[in-house]
Amino acid sequence: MHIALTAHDAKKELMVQFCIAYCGILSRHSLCGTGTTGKMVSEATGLKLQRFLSGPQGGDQQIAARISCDEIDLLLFFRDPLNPQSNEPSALNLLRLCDMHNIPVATNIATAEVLIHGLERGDLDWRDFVKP
Ligand SMILES: O=C(CO)COP(=O)(O)O
Repeated sequence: MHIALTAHDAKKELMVQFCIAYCGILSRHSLCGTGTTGKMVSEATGLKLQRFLSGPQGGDQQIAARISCDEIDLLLFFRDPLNPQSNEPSALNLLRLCDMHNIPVATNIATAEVLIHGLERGDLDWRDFVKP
């Protein structure tokens, strides 16, 4: 499965901790992420990850483009609800595209936990059958 990672500044450390905790599962999948989030995760975990541009410089759009082409199976997007950043058009567009393409998306760690366990159990295997 192809998993995209991105996080607002206040949630980046949480994303790192999540990826450390689930490094074993994540290592069996293809990972990509926005610039800063990706750098922090790869440095902390050693996970191989395709790093896009920093979110504000276009990294969000790079993930959005891959979602649009059904090249992402799961999005982990840890949002900071207290920061206006979370309502930026590029952030909302990511969520809109996930709904459009039926991509499972976690905007907080509680949902991410559920999805990562579901991924491990094979709950997302249907994605392989619906891809064009
Ligand atoms: O823009 C982001 C989330 O919307 C995150 O981008 P960075 O990981 O490059 O900080």
